[in-house]
Amino acid sequence: HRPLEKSHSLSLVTMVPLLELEKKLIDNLENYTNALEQKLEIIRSQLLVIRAENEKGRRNAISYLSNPLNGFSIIRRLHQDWINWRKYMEQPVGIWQLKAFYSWKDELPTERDLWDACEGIARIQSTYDLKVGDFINGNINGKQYNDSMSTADILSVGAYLFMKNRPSDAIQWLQEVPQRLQEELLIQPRHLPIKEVDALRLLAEAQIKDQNYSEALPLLHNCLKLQPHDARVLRLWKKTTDFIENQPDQSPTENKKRNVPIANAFKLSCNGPLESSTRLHCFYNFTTTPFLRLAPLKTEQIGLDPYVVLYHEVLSAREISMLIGKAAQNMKNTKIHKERAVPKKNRGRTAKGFWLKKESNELTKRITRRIMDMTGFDLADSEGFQVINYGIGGHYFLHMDYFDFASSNHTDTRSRYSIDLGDRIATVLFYLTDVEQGGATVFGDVGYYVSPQAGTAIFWYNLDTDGNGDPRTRHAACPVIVGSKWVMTEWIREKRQIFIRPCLPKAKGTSTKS
Ligand SMILES: O=C(O)CCC(=O)C(=O)O
Ligand SMILES: [Fe+2]
Repeated sequence: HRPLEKSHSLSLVTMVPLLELEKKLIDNLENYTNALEQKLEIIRSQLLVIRAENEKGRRNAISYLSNPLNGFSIIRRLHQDWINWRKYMEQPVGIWQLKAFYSWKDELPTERDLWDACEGIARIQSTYDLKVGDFINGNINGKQYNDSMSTADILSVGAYLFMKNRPSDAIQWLQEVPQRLQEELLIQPRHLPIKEVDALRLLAEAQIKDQNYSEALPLLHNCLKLQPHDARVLRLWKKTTDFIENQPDQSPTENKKRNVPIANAFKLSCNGPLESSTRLHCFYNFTTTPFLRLAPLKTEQIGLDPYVVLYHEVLSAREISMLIGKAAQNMKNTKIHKERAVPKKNRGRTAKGFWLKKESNELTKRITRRIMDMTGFDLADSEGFQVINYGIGGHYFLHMDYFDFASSNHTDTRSRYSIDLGDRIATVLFYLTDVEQGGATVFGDVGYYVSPQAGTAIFWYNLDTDGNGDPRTRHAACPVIVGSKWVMTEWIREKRQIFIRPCLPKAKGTSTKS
């Protein structure tokens, strides 16, 4: 049911040091320019002197050389000085800066980190149906930001999608590139050139892969204008014209999109709440525990069946900043590049988690008591808190929180101990931050949609009253668009609740559990 807990994309908080690293690199590059400048300065000033002497000699060579001071000097100059000049020219510039650069290379994000980020960007764009043209110009979901993507950024996302065999997605990004390259070239020369011909060819290849042969042709034509004898382009040209000749009436409107139902469900539910029932209301909960008579909980019903409620203002700003502070500290310490032995699958969650023991300190103990007030459950055997910070486009795909010990014959790797504690009867999910855009928790099958709001907590039962997993609790964390989403989960185990929430056969049910 559940993707691995650990995913390896970078959470926003682990990305903070990248900005510091970048500053070091920029300073280093600046030092490099200083070293270059110093060398230039030395050469330029010397040039004046040696050229003056040479010109003096060439004005009247014989007269110049007839003076032994000069005749001797030119022999010495060409024997000694010029060898020294050659040596000086050979001396590399910025050796120190180069060494420094190497020393930092392990701190740089890896290819894998970049791919995860590409995937995150692509996920935001596709989940929320954003126009690539708007998105790259900082117009995100109708809001204009003062930031944009560079041509290299855009190309990188396009190239990634192409590599992942998603040509029609790739095209949306890649087709932004050629025009921009031309415009940029007019403004300033590039240090790390993206070759226009490469961008055009990649776009053409994506069009071919997507079977838009007639779109590919003019692109290849332009490639050949830039690089007439490029063998790869010529091959693509041949392939494309062959296809067009053999299938003259290929219709461009032909539906090539594969339908991925579950992905569509995810997309649909992330795009805003459905009409919700008017029977839902807000109230003060005075009753779950005696303590609530003194401090009732502000409760908002999200849905009755399955039962999901939101408790407002259950964490203070101070508590939140302590939780985030503690988790952030620990997440930053987990070096980005360690833990690289990642299974290929399980990209279902793109966030970093940090486990906090319930007994860690006064704060966690207090929160534990509060959860008991919120749920009425005994938390003694329940799991620790997991504090999660989502990364770029961070999400958690549709899943159930329960393991389904009751109805499935579990043969996976879960420990005996975990099974003894019982399944995850309920989930409490605290929102530690607001999220500017995206990041909702959605129950796709029943249309519940909850936007994160710092200090609130959502609570639901994963198991129905006969102890079986309730598949309607299938939920997801929608991709974060803008913002740093922090949440903290508490999964409550079933065994201890035996007298608190005894198993009841369903009303008309066919429960087999006694
Ligand atoms: O972050 C969210 O909104 C949901 C997280 C979740 O479903 C989980 O951690 O199991
Ligand atoms: Fe979940």
